[in-house]
Amino acid sequence: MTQKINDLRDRMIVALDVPTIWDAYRIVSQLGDEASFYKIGYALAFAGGLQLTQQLVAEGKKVFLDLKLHDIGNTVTEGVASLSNLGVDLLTVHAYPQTMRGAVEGRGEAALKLLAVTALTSYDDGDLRDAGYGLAVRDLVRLRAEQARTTGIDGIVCSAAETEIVRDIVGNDMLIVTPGIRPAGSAVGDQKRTLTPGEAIRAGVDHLVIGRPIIRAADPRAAAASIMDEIAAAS
Ligand SMILES: O=c1ccn([C@@H]2O[C@H](COP(=O)(O)O)[C@@H](O)[C@H]2O)c(=O)[nH]1
Repeated sequence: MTQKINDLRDRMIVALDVPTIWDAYRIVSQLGDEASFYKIGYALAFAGGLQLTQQLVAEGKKVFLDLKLHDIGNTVTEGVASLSNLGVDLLTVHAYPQTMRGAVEGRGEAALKLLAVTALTSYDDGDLRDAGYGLAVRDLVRLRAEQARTTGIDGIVCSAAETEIVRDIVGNDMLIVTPGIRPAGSAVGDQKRTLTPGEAIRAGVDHLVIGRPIIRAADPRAAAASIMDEIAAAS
């Protein structure tokens, strides 16, 4: 683990991948104090989720805005500058050098932490080949972590399976944030590079991003509590 995370609950970030803010409110209220950190991605951000961020922040929750920004540097700078007043804790951009530099410039002195997405956890080597890359996943993650380290980016998004590679490059001053987390026995879905919550914590991940295993569970609160138990036992 890197920077001290005071509240163990903050290690688990629940992905609110639901179509409406009413669905999101229902999950947040079901989870109650079992979850303290929420991620808002495409589904919700484009359906009123940016307003929801302010509500969550006002209620003392932490918010990760997973917009994975990627554009010419100037546009990224302006986009990040607009978002940096929302009071959210984390924001993603793709780990391209121009994009990362633009994001750091746009963030300026704001408290917002910027995360660079290296290689999506639903990708394997074949998917990268199909997308025109000549690198294996691990080599692309390594290259992008090296590039992120020198840009002023605060953390890396990768699979927990790459924690050792990334930690060797970025040291203890940058966050490692990992989607693709699956409790033993839960459906993998479209994720290809997965680890269990316990494995991820033992590997040295800072924050685990977990969506469907919680939000699609018959009892989301019980699912989150069980994952938190696994995180606590491995910490
Ligand atoms: O490489 C990445 C980057 C982001 N994500 C996001 O994390 C969650 C994972 O949800 P699950 O339901 O637990 O699979 C989702 O919002 C993705 O957009 C990722 O999976 N991989």
